[in-house]
Amino acid sequence: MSLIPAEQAFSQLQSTADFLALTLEQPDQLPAFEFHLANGTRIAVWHTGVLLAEPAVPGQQDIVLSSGIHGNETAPIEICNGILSDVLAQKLQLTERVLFLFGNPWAINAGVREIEDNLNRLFSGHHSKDDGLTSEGGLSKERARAKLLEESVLKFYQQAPAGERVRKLYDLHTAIRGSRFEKFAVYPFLHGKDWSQTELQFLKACDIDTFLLMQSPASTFSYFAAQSCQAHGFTLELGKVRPFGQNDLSRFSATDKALRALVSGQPLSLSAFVEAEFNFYEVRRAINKQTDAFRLCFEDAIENFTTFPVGTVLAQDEGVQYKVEVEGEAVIFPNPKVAIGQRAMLLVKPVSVAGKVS
Ligand SMILES: O=C(O)CCC(=O)N[C@@H](CCC(=O)O)C(=O)O
Ligand SMILES: [Zn+2]
Repeated sequence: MSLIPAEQAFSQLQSTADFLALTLEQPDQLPAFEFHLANGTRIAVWHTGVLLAEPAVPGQQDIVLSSGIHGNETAPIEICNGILSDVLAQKLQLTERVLFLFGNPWAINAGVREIEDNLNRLFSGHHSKDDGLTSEGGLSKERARAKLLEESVLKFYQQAPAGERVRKLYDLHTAIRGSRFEKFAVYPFLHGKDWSQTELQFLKACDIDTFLLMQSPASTFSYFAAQSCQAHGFTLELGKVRPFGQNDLSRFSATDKALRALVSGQPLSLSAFVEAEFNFYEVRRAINKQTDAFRLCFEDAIENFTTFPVGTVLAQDEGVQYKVEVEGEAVIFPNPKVAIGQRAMLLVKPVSVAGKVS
């Protein structure tokens, strides 16, 4: 696809205020360009799906809002594009610097989770590990995209004004299957540091009160943000995968409202932190698919966070059965279609965070 001139991209964005449409029309590449809105906000398009919005006098937070890392997870894409469109149309006045990312334009266009590789397994340098290079020695589409997204996020944080800053990255997803808790967040492994009370309170204002507390490093975008950028990074799971136009966005209105308040300096009514108002789960086991024989032993209708009696066979692979080991162990993200070697299911159990939140 040929590169459109910057002037054409600029005038289209100005007239439509729709960066998602521009990104999806030009999924391979967009010329970089920038301009100022009449309210002083600087808009800088860095790449297709990568746009910086910066108020004339930025507050102390640098916030990344990312969606579409998996192309068929559309509700988050609609939410983020709605926020960005209102920024571009000057209906929402930013007080904070925000980097908007539409993760995988090709997969969004195709309505699929991924094209060649799972983009959310390629961060923290995994994009450039040699086993995924093409026969010409280059990077696949998603590997190149993961590298570009990492570079963009690092540049965004590095270009922040001097002084004390708070870095955040919310990577919005939807789950493949239904969940007992419609909205939940994955809190990446913090290497023993306390979980952030302010973040838990903010996410509660987003109507998210269920957290998976990860216990080991990962190749996800949110772990990259937390570990390599010292940001408050989260994967937010908002409902179940549905095609564009079939999402009931009213179910995510609290999330939309809280994100808008965050980027525009509106007061957020954060309630006091009370552990009993949350569900915290710790990952006990990550089951990786070893062979093509990997099978789940329960139905597709089984929701995330479902528990089974101890001893129940949950999945089998060549020569191995995975059974429930302890009472209360619940399944999350079971997916037999992942590539060999990748995570096919998490087994989690409820935990208390007493003494580990500050
Ligand atoms: O429903 C599913 O099976 C997957 C939904 C999804 O894409 N989840 C993210 C979680 C990322 C994390 O662990 O932080 C993923 O699998 O990439
Ligand atoms: Zn996803």
